[in-house]
Amino acid sequence: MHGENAGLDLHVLYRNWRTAERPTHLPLYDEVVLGRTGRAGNHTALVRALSDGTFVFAHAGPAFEEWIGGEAAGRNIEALPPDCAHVLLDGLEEALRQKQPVHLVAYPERSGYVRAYDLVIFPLSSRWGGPLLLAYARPRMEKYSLVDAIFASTTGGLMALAPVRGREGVVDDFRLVALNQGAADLVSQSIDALRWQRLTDLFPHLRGTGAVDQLVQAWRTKAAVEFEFSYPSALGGVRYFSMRASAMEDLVSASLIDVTEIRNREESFRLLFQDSPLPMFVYCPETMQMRDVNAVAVEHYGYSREQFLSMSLLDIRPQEERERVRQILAQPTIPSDTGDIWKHLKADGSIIEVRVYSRQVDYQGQAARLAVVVDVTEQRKTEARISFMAHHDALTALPNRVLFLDELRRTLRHVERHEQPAAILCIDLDYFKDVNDTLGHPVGDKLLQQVSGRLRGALRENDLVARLGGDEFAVIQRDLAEPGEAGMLSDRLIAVLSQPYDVDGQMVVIGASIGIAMAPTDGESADALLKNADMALYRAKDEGRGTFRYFQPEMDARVKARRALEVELRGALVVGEFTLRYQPFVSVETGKITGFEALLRWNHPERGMVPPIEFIPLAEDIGLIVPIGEWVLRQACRDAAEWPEDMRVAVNISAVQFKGQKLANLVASALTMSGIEPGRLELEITESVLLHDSEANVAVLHQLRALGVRISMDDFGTGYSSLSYLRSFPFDKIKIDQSFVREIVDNSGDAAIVSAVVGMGVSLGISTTAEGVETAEQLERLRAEGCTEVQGYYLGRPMPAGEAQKLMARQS
Ligand SMILES: Nc1nc2c(ncn2[C@@H]2O[C@H](COP(=O)(O)O[C@H]3[C@@H](O)[C@H](n4cnc5c(=O)[nH]c(N)nc54)O[C@@H]3COP(=O)(O)O)[C@@H](O)[C@H]2O)c(=O)[nH]1
Repeated sequence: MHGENAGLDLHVLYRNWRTAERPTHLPLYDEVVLGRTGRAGNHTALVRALSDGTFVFAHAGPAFEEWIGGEAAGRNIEALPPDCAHVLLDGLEEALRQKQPVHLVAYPERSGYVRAYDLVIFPLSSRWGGPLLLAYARPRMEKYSLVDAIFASTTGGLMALAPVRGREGVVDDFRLVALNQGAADLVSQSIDALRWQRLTDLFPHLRGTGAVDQLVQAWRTKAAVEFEFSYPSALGGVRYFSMRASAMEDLVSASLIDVTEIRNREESFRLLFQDSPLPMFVYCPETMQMRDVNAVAVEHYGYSREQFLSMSLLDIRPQEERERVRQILAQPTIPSDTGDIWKHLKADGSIIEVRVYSRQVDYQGQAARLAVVVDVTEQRKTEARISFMAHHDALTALPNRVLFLDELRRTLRHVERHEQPAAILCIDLDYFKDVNDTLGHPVGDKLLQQVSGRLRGALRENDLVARLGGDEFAVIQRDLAEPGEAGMLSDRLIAVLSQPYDVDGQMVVIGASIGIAMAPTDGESADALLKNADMALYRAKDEGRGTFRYFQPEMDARVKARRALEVELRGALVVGEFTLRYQPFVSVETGKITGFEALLRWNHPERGMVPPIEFIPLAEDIGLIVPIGEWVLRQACRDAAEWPEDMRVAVNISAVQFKGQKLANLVASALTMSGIEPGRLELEITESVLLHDSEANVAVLHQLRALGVRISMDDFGTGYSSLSYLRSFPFDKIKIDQSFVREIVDNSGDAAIVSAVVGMGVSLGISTTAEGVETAEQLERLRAEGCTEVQGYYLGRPMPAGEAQKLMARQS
C-alpha cells in the first residue's frame, strides 16, 4: 500500500466521522464506514467494547491482521502481542472517554526490525446497541533494525564475536561478525575493514595475554567477564581498553571502552606520588585506613611501608587531635586545607608540626583522599624564636616591655572580671650606674643577669617579672588579698637584691628602689599604671633609695608641676630671662679680690629671682643645661672682658656639658669672642665629671687645659672625694665645700678635714679656696690653716655685674 493512498483513506474516515458527528450521539458505524471506505477496510478493525470493560474484535481487514500477527474476529485485545495490545487499549479507552478520534503511534518489533504504525481510533455508536470503535492501523515507510539502533545509540564500542575453532575443534579465537562505529573509531579503522576479521589477526599481541582465554570462558560458561588490554595505536603510543563480554547462544557480545586517559592519569599520579619530594599518603576517608604511602613519607616518619599500610590516619596523630580529625572527615565536604598546623607522630615518638593539603582522588577504582604533608617544624621553631626575641630581653631572657604591657592588659581584664586587685612594681637598681662606669659594661651585664635570676626566684609562679630596659625591672603581682602584700613583696625584693653579688670573683653591692601602683585604683590602662608606678619609684629614689613607695595621686601633681617648669625653662632661654650674679673670691694673703664666680639666676616675671638649685637639676635632667651653660660661659667671658686684666672669672660647668665632646670648642669660641686671656677663665667642675665616663671627660679636661684655662675641683669633700680624682688630672684649685667651713670653728672634725685638704693642696702645688665664709672667725681659722683664697657672704654676696665692677674700681 502506498503512503499517499493510505493518507487518502484516513482522510475519508475523518471526514465521514466529522460529517456524522452530532452533539447528542457519536456517528453510527455505517455513516462512517459502510460502502464508502473502499481500501480503508483493509487497514481497519471493528472493535466492540464489552460491559466488563474489555474489548473484542468484531472483524479486521488483512493489513490490520498482519499488524496484530493473526486472525482478529472474536479475539480479546488483551490476548494480542504486548506491542499491539498496550497501544490499542490506550487508544480505545481514550477515544471512549473523549468521544473523539484519537491518534497514536505504535512500534511493534518483528524479527529484529521495528516499524512505526499510525493508529487512529474512531469512537462510534451502533443501531443494535453498545459502543463500537473503529481502529485504523497504517504502517509508515521507515523500518529500523533493532541491532542497528542499539549499536548506533552509543559512541562506546559494541561488537558481536563468533567463536573460531582450531584444528582440534577447540575454540581458540573469535571473529568480528558485527560491530558499531564506536568500536571501529576506537581502533581507528572502518567497520568494513574490521568485520569478519579474526580477533587475533587484528590484535596479534592479544595472544598470550589471557584476553582470548577470558572470551572463551565467557562463551563456554555464559558468565560475563571483564578485562583490560592494551593496543599499539596506529597514531603512535599505546591505548588501553576495557572489555566486558557475555555470551548469547553461540555469539559473544562485547562492549569496549577506551580507558587510556584514566590509565595515563593513574600513571601520572603514580609518578607524582612516588617521585614527590614531599611526604604523601592515600587513605580511605571513611575508615581512615592508609592505602598507599610514598617513599619520602616512609623515610620522613620512620615507619616501614608495611607498618604505614597497617595504620589508620589517626595513628599518626597525637591523642588530643584525633577527635578533631574525625569531625573534619565527617563533614559532607572535606576541606582541602583547614589552614591549621597539625601535630604528627613519628615512629620514634617525636612530634612534628605539619600543614596538610588533601584532595579527593580515585584510587584503584575507589574514592580516597590524597594527603600531601609539609613539615613546618623548623619554620615554626624559627618563628617561635623570632617571636621570643621580639617579646624578651636578649640579656636576661626576661619578658621585655612589649610582652609586659600585653600581660598587664590581660591582667587588667582579669582584675575587672574577678575583682581581685593586682600590683605593678617598678624596680630600679641603686648604684648600678656606678658599677657600670667603674667596673665596665661586661660586669654590669653579668650583674643584671644575676639580678633577673634573683627576681625570678623571689616571685610566685603566678607573678611576672620583666626587664623594661637598663637597670629597670617591673613585676606584675596578681590576685592580691590586700594592697599590703605589694609592700611585703617589695621589702623582700629589696632585701634579696641588696645581698652582695659575686661577679667573676668581684664582690659587688647594689640596692633597689621600688614604686608600686595598684590595679584598678591607680589606673585603668596598662600605660597609666606603669606611669604611676614609675612616679612612685622616683619618689622612693628621691627619698633615700633602698625603699618602696606606693603611688599617691599628689605625685602626679608633682610631675605635672615639673613638666610646667620644663616648659617655662625652655621659654626663659628664648626670651632672655636668665641673668648672672658675681661673688668675689679674695686672696687670704693680700685681702684683695682676685676674681668673681659667675652664679646663674632666673629672673622669673612672676616669681622674681629664682635660685639655680630650683631649676639646674631639671635643666640637667632634660639636657637644657647645655644651651644654658653656653649662655653663662659666653656672658661671663663678655663681662670679664670689661674688668681689670688681672681679675679672673669662674664659671660652673655641669657634668652633662662634657657629653658630646664639644666643650673645648665652646670654651675656645667664648675666649675668642670676648677676647679675654685664657688664664683669666676658671672652670669649676664637680667630682661627678670624673665619676661618669671618666676617661673621656679627663681627655676633655686636657683639651681645656691645652687652651690655657684653669680648672677647679668644686665642692671638694662632698660626694666620693676620692683622692684618685686629684691624681687623674692636675687641678689648679680645690674649692673646700662650705659644709666644712661652716663648723670649722666649733667642730674639730671639720677643722681637721679642712686642714688635711689645705695640706694636700700645698704638697700637690694646688691652691685652695674655702667657700661659704660667713664670719671673721672662720676667716682667721682658714688663714691659720694656710688656705689660699676665701669666698663667702663675709667677703661679698653674689651681686649684679655692675656692682661687681664698682667694687673692682674701688679696690684699684
Ligand atoms: N652648672 C652650673 N651650676 C651653677 C651655675 N650657677 C650656680 N650654679 C650652682 O648652683 C648651686 C647653687 O648656687 P647658688 O644658689 O648661686 O649658691 C651659690 C652661692 O650663692 C652660695 N654661697 C656663697 N657664699 C655663701 C655663704 O657664705 N653662705 C651660704 N649659705 N651660701 C653661700 O654657694 C653657691 C656657690 O656654690 P659653688 O658653685 O659650689 O661655689 C651651686 O652648686 C652652684 O654651683 C651655673 O651657671 N652653672
